[in-house]
Amino acid sequence: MSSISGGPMDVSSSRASKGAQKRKASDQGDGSSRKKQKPQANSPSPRLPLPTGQPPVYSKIRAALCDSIDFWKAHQGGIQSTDKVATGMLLNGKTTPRDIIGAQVIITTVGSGNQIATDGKHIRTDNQSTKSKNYVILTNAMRMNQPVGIVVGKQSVEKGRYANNLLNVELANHFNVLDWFFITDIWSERQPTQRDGSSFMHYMVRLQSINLETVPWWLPQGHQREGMHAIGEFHCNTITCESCGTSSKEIFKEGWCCLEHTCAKFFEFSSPAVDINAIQYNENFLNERIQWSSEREVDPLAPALPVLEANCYGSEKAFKRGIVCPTCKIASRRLSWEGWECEKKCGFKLSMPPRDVPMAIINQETQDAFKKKTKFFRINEGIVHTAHDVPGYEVTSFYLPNVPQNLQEGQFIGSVTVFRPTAPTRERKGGLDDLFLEVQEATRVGSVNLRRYPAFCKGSHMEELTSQFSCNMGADYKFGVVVETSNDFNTAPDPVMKALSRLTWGGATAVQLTAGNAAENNLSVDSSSMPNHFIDFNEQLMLGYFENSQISYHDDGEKELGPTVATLSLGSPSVMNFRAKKKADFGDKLRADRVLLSFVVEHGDLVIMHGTKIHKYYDHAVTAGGIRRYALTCRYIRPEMIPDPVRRQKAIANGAVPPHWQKQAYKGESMEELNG
Ligand SMILES: O=C(O)CCC(=O)C(=O)O
Repeated sequence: MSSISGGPMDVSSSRASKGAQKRKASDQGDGSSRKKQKPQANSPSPRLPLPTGQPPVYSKIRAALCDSIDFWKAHQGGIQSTDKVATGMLLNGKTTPRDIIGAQVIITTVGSGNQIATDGKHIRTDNQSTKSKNYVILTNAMRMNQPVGIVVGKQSVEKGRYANNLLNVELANHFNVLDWFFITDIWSERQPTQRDGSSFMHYMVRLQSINLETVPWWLPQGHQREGMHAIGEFHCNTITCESCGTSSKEIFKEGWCCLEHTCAKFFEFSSPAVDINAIQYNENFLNERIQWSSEREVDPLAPALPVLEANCYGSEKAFKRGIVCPTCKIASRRLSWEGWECEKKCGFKLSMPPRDVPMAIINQETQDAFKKKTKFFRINEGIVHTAHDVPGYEVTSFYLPNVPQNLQEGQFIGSVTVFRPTAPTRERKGGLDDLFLEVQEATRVGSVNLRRYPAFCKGSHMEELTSQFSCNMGADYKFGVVVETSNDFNTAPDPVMKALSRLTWGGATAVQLTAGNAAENNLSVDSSSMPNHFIDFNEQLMLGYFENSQISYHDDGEKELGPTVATLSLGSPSVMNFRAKKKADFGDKLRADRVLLSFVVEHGDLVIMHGTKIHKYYDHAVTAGGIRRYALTCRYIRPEMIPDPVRRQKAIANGAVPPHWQKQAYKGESMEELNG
């Protein structure tokens, strides 16, 4: 599926953001900057009547609708297409003077090709091209008799012509599915004169309902059959142009004109008095009904509820999508690891906790990941790397260079150390394979409450969710996404504490090894960024990834964070990338926005980032490569940086490691062997 922007009647494609946001909803992952958008009030207009029925699917939130239906998944833009054939269209925002949404017919512009004028308004500055994407995918849909699902968006703006006003009914929700339509005509028109007196050719499209029998839900109450016609009741004439020889339908009340835009007589009416700013479509064109001729059945507008077949684990990508609540028809995203819940809170629940994925599947995925990636590491020449000798692990550290303007503070500002366990380290009793099974169980039974949270614009119709599910434990960690802290370390389940213990060992070992190696090899490091002592962690964020999930580029640069951030990866392999931020200004050497360090993260790997300035000048991202992955990341939240004394005290209490866990601390594989 692909989506394109600038669709017909679509002004809602600018995306919203949180200024302070670090992590973004990464399903879309386009990296575009997003402006904060105020939630729009859904103030009901007392002038509009209620509709006869209810939409078959609706949502307050655009992303929820895109996530829950198949024919329209355009988080941005207006038209959805598959293989260059339109499958769905959003009618939203401003309309042109001849746009119509009737009981069975929609007329709108093909859209796209407008420019943004100096006053921010969308204007046309040239004739529309047949190469325009919208024209191509809509023409293909017409040729192939493709059903096109229509969604109408509600604008709360009172003035002007908006798509929802064409419906002439009160819409209770922001995004509303109308029905299946098909395209009967695409033609060129001269657009009504613009503010500067110019007028250009653009394409218009007419769609007709496939189902002509049922009363459309969007008709105003009391007008049950207005605009509903049968096949053969009306007929629109076609006339051949004497000048160019092409045939055009007689579509205007003001008489026939040639609709072939290359013709010398294009859009010339027999009477010179016709004002193209005031012309209207005629009755025959509006009321003619055509039989939809296609062999195939139309799909239901609301897809069937998912079923967890015996050969599935429940974290394949099909299980991450939204559902349509069978009771109230609201699009409901998968917010919880455990399953779905009606977003209108009608009480409908579909519980489907993912099943445990056996190690054999993870091992196969890891082998496949290496087949695809010929090189294990991709490293820019500016990065120094070194191997360390640690029993039970292969360990590599990468030193990230300082920015040119700060070199006097040290040549390197941070290190990324990867601990890769050997097979015996992973497979021994109580090793990493067992820990993976324990984490799966804890998330399956809900002792770790993984959920997806709004990544930006919470509560607005532009709200997007994080791609992954998360749960915070220990001290509160506030980043762009507000993840509720579910457990302090006293009540956190065992696998969380076991991971904390391993990450503490990994963090301390990485700091010691990188400091020692830098001293031995005379690498000059910025000690204000990467001190040579380790501070114990007091927080753990668990992320759960389904298939096709990722965390897009972000940093861990919150001011209250300590210098070390350590992640334990369990399950499917993934790829971790680092890139320099624009402000790092490395010139050509470490080109901004280009990946400069990339490596596969395998099941059981520990990745330790050490150095606060890593997050000032670099971003990192992780893309999961299989059906189930967990990333357990520990940080130190500096309580002295929390201004509110109550929150500060809570962070200290929640992040304290209970004494019985301190005793069980992991001390590396040689100690494990010693302890039996
Ligand atoms: O999934 C991962 O390994 C990355 C986690 C991460 O980048 C983070 O929590 O900041």
